[in-house]
Amino acid sequence: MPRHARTKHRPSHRPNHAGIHLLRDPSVSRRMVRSSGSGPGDLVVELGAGTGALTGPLAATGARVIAVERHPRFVALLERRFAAEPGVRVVAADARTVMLPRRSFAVVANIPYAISTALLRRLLDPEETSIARADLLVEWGFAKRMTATHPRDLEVAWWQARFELSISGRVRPGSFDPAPSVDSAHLVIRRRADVSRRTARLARRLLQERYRSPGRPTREVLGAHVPKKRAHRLMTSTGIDPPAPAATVPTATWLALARDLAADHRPNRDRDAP
Ligand SMILES: C[S@@+](CC[C@H](N)C(=O)[O-])C[C@H]1O[C@@H](n2cnc3c(N)ncnc32)[C@H](O)[C@@H]1O
Repeated sequence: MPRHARTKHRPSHRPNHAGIHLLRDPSVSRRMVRSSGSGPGDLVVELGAGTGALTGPLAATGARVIAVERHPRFVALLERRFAAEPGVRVVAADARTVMLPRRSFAVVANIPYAISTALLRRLLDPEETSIARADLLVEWGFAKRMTATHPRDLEVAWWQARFELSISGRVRPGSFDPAPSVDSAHLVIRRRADVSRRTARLARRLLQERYRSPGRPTREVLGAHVPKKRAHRLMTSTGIDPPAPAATVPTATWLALARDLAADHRPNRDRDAP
């Protein structure tokens, strides 16, 4: 049984479904919504809306809210609760496959922990994703993995290259009903406005190489992309020891290198605007 499914108790009026931990502490909802900066004119997608603990405060900001929920009983409840709210649209769908907006949008959600990776992959992986920011409640351990200086996987490093991921606070099990067996985290995700498409592509190439050959000296990884002298200057300016294995260089430094390289190849600054 996955850890998130081990609950201390499961009230009988809730659907008997693992991963349902309804937010019962309004101060956590308020903090999430405030942090998201949502307001009139914004579009917010909530993934796994449950009974509307976040949907209500989100709608109160004047933002348009798309509340996605898979469980039919919760869908019916949400439709009743927000029938008189023109800014709320309840969508009965699986969060992993629901169509996402093309225009810029935010996500604010207490997501089902079992599908955290699938949802982040969906939101952050595509180069063309329109997501601008997200405020998510996730398992504490998951948040630590997402914000690690040296992520275990290439895909997390790729997300970090284009988005800032940080933990805004720890949320205790008692804030949920039923209480999960582990602490949760408020994970804050913000798109890096200063990472152009070219920089992102260069960062991906460097990161791919770093994860393919973690023990390879950094000078060789960089040397595959730029002449030796230039590689040496780049390493000096970012404080990298040239023979240091690629795996010892943090994602933020690979991003700094990609930025420098992108600037190198920029005949006209406007062409590389983010
Ligand atoms: C952790 S609960 C959070 C509920 C609510 N947002 C809250 O904070 O009280 C996760 C919610 O996601 C729903 N859910 C689970 N898997 C889903 C999926 N694949 N797609 C959409 N909703 C899902 C569950 O029914 C549940 O309502």
